[in-house]
Amino acid sequence: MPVPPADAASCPLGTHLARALDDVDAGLCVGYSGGPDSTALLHALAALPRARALGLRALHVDHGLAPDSRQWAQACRTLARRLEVPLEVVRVDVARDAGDGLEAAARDARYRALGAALHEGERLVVAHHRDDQAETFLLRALRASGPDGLRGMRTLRPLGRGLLWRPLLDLSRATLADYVRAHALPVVEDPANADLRHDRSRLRGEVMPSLAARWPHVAAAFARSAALCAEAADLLEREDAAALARAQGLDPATLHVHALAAQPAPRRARLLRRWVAGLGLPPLPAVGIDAIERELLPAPADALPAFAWRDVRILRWGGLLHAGTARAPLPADLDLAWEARGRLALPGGGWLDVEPVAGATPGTGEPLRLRVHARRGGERIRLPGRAHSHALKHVLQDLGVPPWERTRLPLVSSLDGELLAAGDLVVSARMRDLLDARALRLVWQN
Ligand SMILES: Nc1ncnc2c1ncn2[C@@H]1O[C@H](COP(=O)(O)OP(=O)(O)OP(=O)(O)O)[C@@H](O)[C@H]1O
Repeated sequence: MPVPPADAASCPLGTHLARALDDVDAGLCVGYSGGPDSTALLHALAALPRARALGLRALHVDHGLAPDSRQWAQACRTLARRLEVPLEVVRVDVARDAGDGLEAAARDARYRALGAALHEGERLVVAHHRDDQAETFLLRALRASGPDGLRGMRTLRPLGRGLLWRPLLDLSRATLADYVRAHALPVVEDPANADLRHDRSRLRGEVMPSLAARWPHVAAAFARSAALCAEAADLLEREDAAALARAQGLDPATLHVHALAAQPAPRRARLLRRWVAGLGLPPLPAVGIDAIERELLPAPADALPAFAWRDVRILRWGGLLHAGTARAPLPADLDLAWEARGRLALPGGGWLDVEPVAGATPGTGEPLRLRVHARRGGERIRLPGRAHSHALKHVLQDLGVPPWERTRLPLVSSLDGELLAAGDLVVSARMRDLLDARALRLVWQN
């Protein structure tokens, strides 16, 4: 059997793939485990001239977990060579101490490796089918998922520089098994698939066959339910995105309390989770949603309630929720000498610096001799154009600087003890003159 015979293209799997390829304009890279499903997929694609024209290659990930994993990789090489499809074998390290989570650790390592190996715009084609989708649906139902989880696996999603594509979600495992038999394809079976200690194997080996004995259409029904959940989840997502855009403040890390409160509670929970995820913060736990509902939303305007998890937190301040990394205040005894030449690192991250003013003639002048310290309370500052000094506290309040930012604000003073600046938010008349003479401006990164 050199390349697949032409009749491979005219069987149910071949015609299904040929139709699916009509909308594709990208190189194809098959995730080839050596098992029956991805072997059928690879073989059927290799028989399609359109797939060859788009560019067809395969990747096999060797997890190194089974004693004979190298032989599996070798078996994959052999078939790929016969099909004249270039194959790359990628070896990954899976943390063996993952225990019960070994399956998940292997899957994470596999997708990381597959994603990293994808070319720009290329599609990683995997052989997940309708029975896999039905199992995923049931597994997620057993974990009490809502529509977002019950939607199951997506046909297409971003992966690395390309896309992960599952074109076989409408075909049954039996269709693929028929194909393997009809073409007498060599396959390797991972014994872990038969290990009933794994949830998925237990579903596949016991639960689904038992359900199918009474309801033969069980896999098709669960897969259909997953598709219906996907439709509902898509509608919800679109509405969430619109509601979130309306509720968000000018700074994406803020959310208007009144806009959030106007939504029904289940939608509020969705918006909060989406907001936090969009900021790249760790997932907001259910207790966080509860705390926001019970303590943050009803809080009086002068309170500063917060919910913290991992190293991040959400605070209510005035009419807004603020999300971000929790930062320790500057140490009360902070006192650093600074000549305003080069960046001064601040404890807990952030820095203070000076920058040349764009377009201005570079200034000269003695280095500045300054002190950088934390707020102690009671400081006053004389602002440009004002005859009298003002309490810094009032100036910061007028500027709307949030309390947690005030505790991180580095104050800059002269050696004779005059307050010259608070971060780059407030600059005194004397400091303005000193900086102007040198064509510099102050920059603070919190
Ligand atoms: N080691 C691997 N290397 C490359 N691709 C893989 C690997 N394991 C799985 N895949 C891809 O992901 C799909 C789904 O993985 P899953 O573990 O559910 O399948 P499997 O039991 O290995 O099935 P099969 O090998 O029969 O396709 C596979 O069909 C295959 O396309």
